[in-house]
Amino acid sequence: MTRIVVQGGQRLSGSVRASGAKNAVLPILAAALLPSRGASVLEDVPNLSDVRHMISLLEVMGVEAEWVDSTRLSLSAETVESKEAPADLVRKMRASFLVLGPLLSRFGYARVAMPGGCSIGERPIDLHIKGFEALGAEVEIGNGFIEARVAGGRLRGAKIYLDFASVGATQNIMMAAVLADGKTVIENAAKEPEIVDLANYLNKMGAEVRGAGTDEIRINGVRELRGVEHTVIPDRIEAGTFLIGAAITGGDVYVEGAISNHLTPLLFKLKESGATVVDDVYGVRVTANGPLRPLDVKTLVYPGFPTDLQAQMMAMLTVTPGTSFITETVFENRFMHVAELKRMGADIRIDGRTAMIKGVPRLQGAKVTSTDLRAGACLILAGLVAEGDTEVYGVHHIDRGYVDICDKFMRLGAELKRVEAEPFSLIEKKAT
Ligand SMILES: CC(=O)N[C@H]1[C@@H](OP(=O)(O)OP(=O)(O)OC[C@H]2O[C@@H](n3ccc(=O)[nH]c3=O)[C@H](O)[C@@H]2O)O[C@H](CO)[C@@H](O)[C@@H]1O
Ligand SMILES: C=C(OP(=O)(O)O)C(=O)O
Repeated sequence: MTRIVVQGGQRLSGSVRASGAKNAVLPILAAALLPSRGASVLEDVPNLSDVRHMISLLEVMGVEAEWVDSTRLSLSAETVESKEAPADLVRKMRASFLVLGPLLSRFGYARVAMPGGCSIGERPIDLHIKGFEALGAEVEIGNGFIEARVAGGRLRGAKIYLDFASVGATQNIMMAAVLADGKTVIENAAKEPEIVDLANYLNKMGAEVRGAGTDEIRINGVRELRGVEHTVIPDRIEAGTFLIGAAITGGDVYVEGAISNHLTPLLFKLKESGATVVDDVYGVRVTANGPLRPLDVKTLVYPGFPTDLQAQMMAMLTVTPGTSFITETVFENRFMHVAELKRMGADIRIDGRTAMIKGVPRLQGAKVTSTDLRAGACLILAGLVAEGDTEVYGVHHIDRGYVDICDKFMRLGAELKRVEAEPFSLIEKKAT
């Protein structure tokens, strides 16, 4: 099986560049389904498995997608005819459900496979549906699909209140509303930087979206959109992973491209733990030496501490002297990495949504499995400070969200390598 082998006892030092953000580019790719004149060119597109899956889904639906170079992608939606997103592609990744808003806006009808839950939680879609219904769609769920149709073909602007500031629901509703008839207001909207990036992209295309980044987003429906150039924001979660890497290894890491404003809660927590944080307009640097101090961390919607950095932060706290606490409030099942960290000697006890972490002097290398993307990053970080080698399995999860993760860590002085699974034919041959 493919694995990443991490040699323990490493100190990270040097500079690494943040790639474009997975969680920003996926909704922007979905927005490429909106009808527009001319092609869009996206810059800083991370070549991740999730991005490749999303591109395949768009292509099946008729989008012409072409890599201009390793990080620039051209997309033309003039030829989109399909109103249906097939199950095999939608089930590969949660974000593919974001095609529903643009399709509904474009055709007044869409049929998209239900995305289902995943290892971090149930991940319901009721808020997306409520939003579409408020915009005038009739929604039916059956046979594993969600089918939405609009009488008269064009959505109507409406006032929508989200019971929870859901990132996905805010994005899906925004994309549905940009071509609706009249004004839409989304109250209690999500405020994540990825929402602002989507709004910026839509506005360049000719949409009128105001207030993104606040909890009230106002959208004035327009009649047409055009293809544009857009650079995706840097990945705050990838950047945060390397910065935590600096702190956990007593290292010195500069993440080029990291935007400190997007990382405020993490940077405050790193400072609170005793690390030094310096930022400039080009990036963020974290240095640490000596033992860190324990922390109390609670994941929240932006600008709270991101759930997508919870596992990585836990890796750090397993070797931080004293007792730390992490409370996960966003996803009900996002502690799957705890069992794996325990295999490495971590002392963690879970009580409901809170983990109590007693720092141990050192972890021991072990064979561990990532159960989701950020759990994988957490286990690599833990491996860096363990005694001996750590083998991290479940690498396909990590490939969803980290570009060249081994190369980037190696550039910072880590010793780790990716070992590819032997092809099945070779295993069979050896056995005979
Ligand atoms: C708030 C938050 O941190 N959201 C993260 C979440 O976005 P994602 O869009 O996947 O998740 P949401 O923000 O929608 O979900 C947040 C919470 O709302 C609930 N919910 C959501 C939709 C719905 O219709 N009904 C409902 O009850 C979810 O169960 C969850 O408890 O994962 C993305 C990928 O990791 C991250 O980029 C986002 O930052
Ligand atoms: C959970 C994540 O992504 P997704 O919503 O695509 O599962 C993540 O980015 O950490």
